[in-house]
Amino acid sequence: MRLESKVKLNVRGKVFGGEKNLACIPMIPATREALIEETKMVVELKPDVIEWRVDYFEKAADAEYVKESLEAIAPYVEEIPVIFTFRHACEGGAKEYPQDVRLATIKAALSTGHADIVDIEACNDKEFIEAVKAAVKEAGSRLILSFHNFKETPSEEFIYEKLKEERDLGADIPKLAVMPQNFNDVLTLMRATYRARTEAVDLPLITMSMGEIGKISRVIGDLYGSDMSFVVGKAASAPGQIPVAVVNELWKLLA
Ligand SMILES: O=C1C[C@@](O)(C(=O)O)C[C@@H](O)[C@@H]1O
Repeated sequence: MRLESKVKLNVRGKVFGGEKNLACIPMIPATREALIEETKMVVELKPDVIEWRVDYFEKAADAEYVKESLEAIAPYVEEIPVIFTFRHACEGGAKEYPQDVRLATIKAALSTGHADIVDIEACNDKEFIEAVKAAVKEAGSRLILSFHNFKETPSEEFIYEKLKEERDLGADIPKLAVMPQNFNDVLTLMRATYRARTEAVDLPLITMSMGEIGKISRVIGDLYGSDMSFVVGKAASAPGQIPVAVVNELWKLLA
């Protein structure tokens, strides 16, 4: 039996922190045409959630164009919740953009009503976080605050404290992705997640250990308190993601 969160979050009928682990397919298209094609393909794979990583989009800095592009895929996405992520370059984003450009694009996406969840990094300046929070609130959407380390796995204490910090900064869903150098690092991530879930953070959580070594966390992480796994539809957005069909089979085996 998986560890449910005290607070559950229902987004378009998908429950974060509930009795089922969720599968999210990220999309990293460069153009609007590719975005529409990828959306149609990904929807066929029946993910619980879709993430659009707009930092891979050639026109990510053109807020109006991004807004129209999100509107263009809405009819295909139907009721699947969309996470809108404009990842900062210092935490794995595809390209560097000024903060005011990122903010304008995020606000434009929220104004469509189709960015159900926005994911930003907890390391952003307070002003940026507050501006995104206000726009998220106004749109009736939800906020993920995230942390990434593509080099190593910090200590259990650091991970535990980071998840609490994200909650304190106002996240609806605290999130953290780190790179293991050995299998003990994967245990560290899962132990910290378990502690956060059982001792401190009542919200839905998303954590993962990346890369080849960390793959197992994307399969069994939910037993320790992570509420969603990123799985591959068309193309992986981070190392170690497993194809959606494989993960679904493994989850069936473990159920
Ligand atoms: O932050 C995350 C998690 C992730 O980096 C992963 O490791 O699956 C994939 C990203 O697309 C997403 O925004």
